[in-house]
Amino acid sequence: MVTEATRKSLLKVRVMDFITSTAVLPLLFGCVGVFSLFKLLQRMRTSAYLRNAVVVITGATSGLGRECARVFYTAGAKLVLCGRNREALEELTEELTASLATQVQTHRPYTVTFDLADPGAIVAAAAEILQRFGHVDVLLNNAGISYRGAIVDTATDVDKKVMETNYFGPVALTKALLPSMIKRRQGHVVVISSIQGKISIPFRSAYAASKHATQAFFDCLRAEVEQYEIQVTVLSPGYIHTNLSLHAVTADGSTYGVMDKTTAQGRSPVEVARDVLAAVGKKKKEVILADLLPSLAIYLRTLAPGLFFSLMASRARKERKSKNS
Ligand SMILES: NC(=O)C1=CN([C@@H]2O[C@H](COP(=O)(O)OP(=O)(O)OC[C@H]3O[C@@H](n4cnc5c(N)ncnc54)[C@H](OP(=O)(O)O)[C@@H]3O)[C@@H](O)[C@H]2O)C=CC1
Ligand SMILES: CCCCCCCCCCCCCCCC(=O)OCC(=O)COP(=O)(O)O
Repeated sequence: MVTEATRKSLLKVRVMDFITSTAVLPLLFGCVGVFSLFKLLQRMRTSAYLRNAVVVITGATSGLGRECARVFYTAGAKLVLCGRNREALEELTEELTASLATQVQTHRPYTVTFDLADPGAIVAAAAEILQRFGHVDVLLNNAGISYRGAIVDTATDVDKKVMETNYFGPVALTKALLPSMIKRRQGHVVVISSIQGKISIPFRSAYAASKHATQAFFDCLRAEVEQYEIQVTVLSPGYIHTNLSLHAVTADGSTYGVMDKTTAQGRSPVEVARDVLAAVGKKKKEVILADLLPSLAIYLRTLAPGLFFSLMASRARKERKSKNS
């Protein structure tokens, strides 16, 4: 009598026989080889693209911007670190230059301090960068603030503040650097949007609106500058473990100051920064950096909007109830 165990081991032997006696094994090795070679070539292309490239990063003092500074620095880019806090930028510069064991030649970052809500300061910062480096290869619009509040309670000045930082600021900085990119017929504009640039969730109106506007603007830009060989990459991450919720603004303009559970449980900014680097190196047009559920939610919003709106209304009810209890 043939037992279950014997049947299983017979099957294993037959499978192994098939693999070794046919072309399956060479084919398998071939595929692995081609895939590894492809990955290696991709890494080499990214590395060549970013080595000695002038890369401007906004919001470099914290969270994702800080980690992007690290990975682009290690890739050999000439960094321009931007933020409002001069000390934090200088501290990061010292930290980066003190780090050892890089495979490529690195460059001491240059720092520029300005507020993205100040249009005059943006123009001056762009002029300073161009005077110093002559050109910009990659502009990484990363800086941003979030918001928590009900629309009915929110001062319009708060909506404006979020739009100025997340939308008008990056737009103004991009416009200030664009003519020089067009003249060179070279450049890459990258923007960190959000899943909330694709779907709107309750109590995030100003933030989601600013990210939807960002998505729309940079999609238009991509089409308009293709003729000059300028690249545009829009990245839409899900939750990342940064200080975003701590720094968020509330309905009355005060700082929220809470590390939300969703933020704390978000992806590591180190990993997300690596994904940003890879997307830039591959000159991707758009990347969603999120788990399955938020990614599915984007499809649901398009394919079954009625269902999506019901889910969001129920989410609003639940959130209001938990706040009131
Ligand atoms: N964390 C998350 O869950 C997600 C974040 N994102 C996006 O990632 C980007 C980075 O945010 P994250 O790292 O998470 O958050 P952080 O709060 O940690 O960092 C935000 C950065 O933006 C800068 N910034 C804020 N306001 C201004 C301003 N008015 N002028 C200049 N710089 C400013 C801050 O610099 P300063 O020192 O001047 O305050 C800081 O460096 C944002 O665009 C955010 O929307 C997208 C999806 C998810
Ligand atoms: C076919 C089945 C589809 C099921 C879909 C169910 C709908 C689930 C809703 C999921 C909502 C996800 C929201 C994700 C929000 C997000 O990732 O935001 C990133 C941020 O920018 C975070 O900023 P915040 O200030 O809000 O912390």
